[in-house]
Amino acid sequence: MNFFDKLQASILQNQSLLFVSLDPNPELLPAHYTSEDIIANLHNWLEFIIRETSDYVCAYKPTFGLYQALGIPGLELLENTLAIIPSHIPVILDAKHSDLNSSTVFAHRVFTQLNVDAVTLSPYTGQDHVAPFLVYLDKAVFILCSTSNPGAEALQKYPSEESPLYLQVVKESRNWGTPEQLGLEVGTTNTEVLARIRSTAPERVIMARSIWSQGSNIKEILAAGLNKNGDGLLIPVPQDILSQPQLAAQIQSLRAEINQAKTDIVGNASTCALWLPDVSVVSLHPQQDLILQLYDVGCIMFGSFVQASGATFPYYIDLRKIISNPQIFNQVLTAYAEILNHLQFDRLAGIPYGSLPTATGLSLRLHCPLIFPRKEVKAHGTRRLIEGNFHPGETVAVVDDILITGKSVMEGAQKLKSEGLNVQDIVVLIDHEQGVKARLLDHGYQAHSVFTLSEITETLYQCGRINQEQFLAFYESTG
Ligand SMILES: O=c1ccn([C@@H]2O[C@H](COP(=O)(O)O)[C@@H](O)[C@H]2O)c(=O)[nH]1
Repeated sequence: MNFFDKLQASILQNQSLLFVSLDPNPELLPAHYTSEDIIANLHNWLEFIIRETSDYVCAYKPTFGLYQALGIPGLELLENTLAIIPSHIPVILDAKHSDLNSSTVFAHRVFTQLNVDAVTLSPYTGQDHVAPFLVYLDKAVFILCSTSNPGAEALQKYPSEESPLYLQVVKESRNWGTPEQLGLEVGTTNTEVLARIRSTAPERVIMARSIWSQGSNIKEILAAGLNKNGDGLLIPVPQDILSQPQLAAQIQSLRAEINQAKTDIVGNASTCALWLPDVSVVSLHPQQDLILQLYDVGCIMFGSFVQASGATFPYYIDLRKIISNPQIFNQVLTAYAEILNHLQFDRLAGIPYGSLPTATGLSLRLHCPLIFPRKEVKAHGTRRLIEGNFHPGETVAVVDDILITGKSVMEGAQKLKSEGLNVQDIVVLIDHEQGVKARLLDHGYQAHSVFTLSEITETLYQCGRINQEQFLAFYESTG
């Protein structure tokens, strides 16, 4: 089970978004732990915390630095702490690891020897630092985006309030790993910061820190940090509760308060959507997140665009950009693969140039050889019409990005057929509709698409990405 599934199962089982920091800090040790052996006192206290909370929280977060500060006995204490955490509850080791040179060995140590489920990382050294951790596919990382100490503002809010570094960290780190493997650590006393991060990264798990300031309002925190499904937010148990004797009772009551506020927020949200008079009630596409991400990285644009045919459309789709966003690219490949898995073929063919990276990714993902029909046939060298090896009589599934008139994909398919290959199925990400699939069928091709343009437009409108004018312009253009 990967980290994300383990976390979801734990949230469900304990009906809780709360997590507990395990901090072996001698200064915070409650006074009744009086043995002369500090490590034994800390162990007993941590054991008490875990025993009292394990039915009411969804994760534990041991603070690595505090264990390290106790020397060798501290590292042994960490192993003993990990051993008493019930195995179904995920452990996020709070290491804030930041050294590029030791990232590979550190990932190996924490994931294969300490066997924790996730680790916190500092973002400054970028994707190179994160990649060795993501090699462990069932594990996850949390990227530190912001902290609440006033001294950090000069960096984290640089260069401006509108475009602060902490938001750049969020935007950039979304390209480093999938939502299942990369979450965000957000320390802040300001719910506006939390809300800005949530709207920038709607798909990420956020581990909130430092949110319990004087006068904290649970409803405000949840409204700022929850995702559209009413989860995706991990909430810390306040540190001062952990030294109190009635710990279980306190956590249960905090959990109940959070769950009530959550129900209020999620309930209200769905009621609103139903009552908005100008919103169509078609159900959102199951790949709604992917549509939003494609829009957010600029693959789907609304405006006035002249197409190759000379026609003007109120949108332009540029799927060539996805190769620069590995986690979106990965999701796109999965969406194509789900369709291709139901089809029979010997080889894949990409239509140059737009769909060649996608076809290459699918060839590797599905372990299926790739060919492609050349756009321009070379006047020198091999003068090949088709690149790659094949045998006449084989069946080819064609992969393309978007169908508008179907002209380019049919030209490509015709080249494949002229060399003795069979082409039956064409798989694209987006179908512009307006009869293009029927036209292809008339020519003997069965076209399959992940999305139709109307599904995309509905989703973007319902999620507030495009306005009514853009929405209506799309429908007017489709007659
Ligand atoms: O918004 C658009 C429109 C077109 N393209 C490119 O055109 C072909 C599909 O057009 P046909 O009329 O079906 O031949 C597509 O492969 C793209 O390369 C686009 O990218 N975005």
